[in-house]
Amino acid sequence: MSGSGNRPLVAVTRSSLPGGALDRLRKHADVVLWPDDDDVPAAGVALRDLARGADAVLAPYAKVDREFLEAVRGSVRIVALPSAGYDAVDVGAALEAGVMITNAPDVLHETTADTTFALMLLARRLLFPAARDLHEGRWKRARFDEHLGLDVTGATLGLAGYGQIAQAVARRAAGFGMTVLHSLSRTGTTDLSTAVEWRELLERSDIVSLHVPLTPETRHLIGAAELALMKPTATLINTARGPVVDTEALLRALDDGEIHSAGLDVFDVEPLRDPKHPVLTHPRIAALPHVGSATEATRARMVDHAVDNILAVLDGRPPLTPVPELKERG
Ligand SMILES: O=CC(=O)O
Repeated sequence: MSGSGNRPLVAVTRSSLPGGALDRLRKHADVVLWPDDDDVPAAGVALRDLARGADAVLAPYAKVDREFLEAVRGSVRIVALPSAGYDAVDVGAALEAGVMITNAPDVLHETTADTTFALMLLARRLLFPAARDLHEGRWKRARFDEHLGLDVTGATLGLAGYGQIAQAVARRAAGFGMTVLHSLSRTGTTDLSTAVEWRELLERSDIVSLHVPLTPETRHLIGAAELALMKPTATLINTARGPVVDTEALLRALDDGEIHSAGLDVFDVEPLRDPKHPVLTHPRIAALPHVGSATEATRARMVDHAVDNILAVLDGRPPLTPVPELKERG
């Protein structure tokens, strides 16, 4: 134990966290936060230094690679992610280094489904460029054909993946009178959604919404070939992970009229800081800064989840939600 006295030490790779979980953690452990309010490096020496000597790390969206895990080997027993996705973690290296990895399933799907719908409306109805015109003094009254988007109500929605988030999206789609298809899932047809082949989903959907984890198999799941299969009136929504879409191919497809619009909450590199980046200036892309789960209650629940996992492991109990690959060890 490397905190003061006999107290364990927990490193947090952010300068602040929502909710009361930090206070709860401080009752049991010394806590060191990332000291800089401006930015956290994606990975590297600074993060390794922060975590060195710690017993546990609470790591929202931090890159937990082999180098990091080797550097903290022997001291850190658990890296707890407050997110559902754990694509930023080298799980194989964690297994070798004897470091438990936990994520936070079950707490953010409803909020992320809300964000998915927000993006559908912002992108397909062209509400995002309309708001941009308003804020930048370009609202005109002369034209009656300005800011005309496509309807979301009554559209055919194709869900790639059919986990908790996609199912929460399907529940909302019923209220919008949508026909819902899904693919790339072992789940068969349900009351809310019909299972179809991937190609059929791409060809039939007015809106394609991505709800798959980022894995080697899903990297660039949407590339030039898939975009070419989609309708020229289709909207692509990505609240999953940036690299699931080939961004260059998406930009080309939008410019060539192969699809209508796109709504993106996630990007190849985050944070995306260049306001001139084509995905931020494109008139048919609605973009948000990875806020899928960003409500006060949901983010607090996510952190609570991570703290519960840390306290369990520090207490010698099994973690509540080890990532599936480490369930045996948990
Ligand atoms: O991006 C959100 C998550 O993985 O929880």
